[in-house]
Amino acid sequence: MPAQSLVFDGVTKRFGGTAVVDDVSVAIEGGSLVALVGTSGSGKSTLLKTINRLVEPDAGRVLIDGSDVAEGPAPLLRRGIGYVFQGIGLFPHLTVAENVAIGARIAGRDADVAALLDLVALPRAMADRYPSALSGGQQQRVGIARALAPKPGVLLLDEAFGALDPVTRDTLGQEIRALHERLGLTTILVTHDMAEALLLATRVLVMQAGRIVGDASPRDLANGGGGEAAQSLMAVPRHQAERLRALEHGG
Ligand SMILES: Nc1ncnc2c1ncn2[C@@H]1O[C@H](COP(=O)(O)OP(=O)(O)OP(=O)(O)O)[C@@H](O)[C@H]1O
Repeated sequence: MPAQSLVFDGVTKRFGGTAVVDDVSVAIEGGSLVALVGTSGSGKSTLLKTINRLVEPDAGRVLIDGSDVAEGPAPLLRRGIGYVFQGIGLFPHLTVAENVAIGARIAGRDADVAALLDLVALPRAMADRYPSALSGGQQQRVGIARALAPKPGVLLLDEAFGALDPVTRDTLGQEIRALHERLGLTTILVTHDMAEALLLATRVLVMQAGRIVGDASPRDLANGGGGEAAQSLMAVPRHQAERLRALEHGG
C-alpha cells in the first residue's frame, strides 16, 4: 500500500480567543518524515493533535489520503495513526507484552508481541516485565511498539524522545527513521531540537504563533534557507558545531 498523504486545509484552533493554530494549510506527501519545530507555545502539539482528533479544529479540515479525519468515529481513525508522546503513559500494572497488545486487544485482535519487540530492538525476555523495571529508553521503545501494533499508516511523535539522555535519544531517532522507511509510514515529529529535526527529517516545518513560517529541506536549512524564523532556530546547532570545531583545533 502506498504511504498515506496528509493535508492541513485552513486549520484553525482557538483557546480563549487566541488562535493557537492559525489558518494552517500544508500538504504532506505520503512517505515524508516531517519535523515540526518552533519555540515553546508556537502551536506544534496542537496542530499535531488535530490529525488524530485529540484536538478538534474550529475551522478547516485535516485529510488523510483525501479523507476528512472528522468523518467517522475517532477511535477507528486512531487505530490507523500511531501516537507516541513524552512520558509515554504505559499502564504500570500491565506487563510489557500486555502494554504492547492493549490497542489490538481493545479492537478484538491479537498482536504479534514478539515481532513488535524485535522491531523496536527490545529483548523478547522483557515481555513479562512491568514498566517500572525498564529504563526510560526501554519504556519509550515499548511505547513505540504499542503505537506500531495496529500497523498504522501515519506515525505521530510528540517530543517522544524528550526525557531521554542524548545517546539514547540519538539511537532511538535513527531507529525511528529506519522504521519509518521500512514500514512505509508518513511520520510527523514534533521537536524542540533543530539538530534532531535536521538529522532525521526529510522536510522541516517551522511554526511561530500558530502559523507555518518556514518550510524547507534540511539541506536548504543548512545552507541558510527556510526564512528568518528557521535560521534563528538554526543558530543553536550552528553555534554548537562551531564550538566543537574550535575545540578540535585546540581553541
Ligand atoms: N487545552 C488547552 N486549553 C487552553 N490553552 C491551550 C490548550 N492546549 C494548548 N494551549 C495553549 O496553546 C498554545 C500552544 O500550545 P502547544 O502545546 O500547541 O505548543 P507547542 O508549540 O507544542 O509548545 P511546547 O513546545 O512547549 O510543547 C500554548 O500557549 C498553550 O498554553
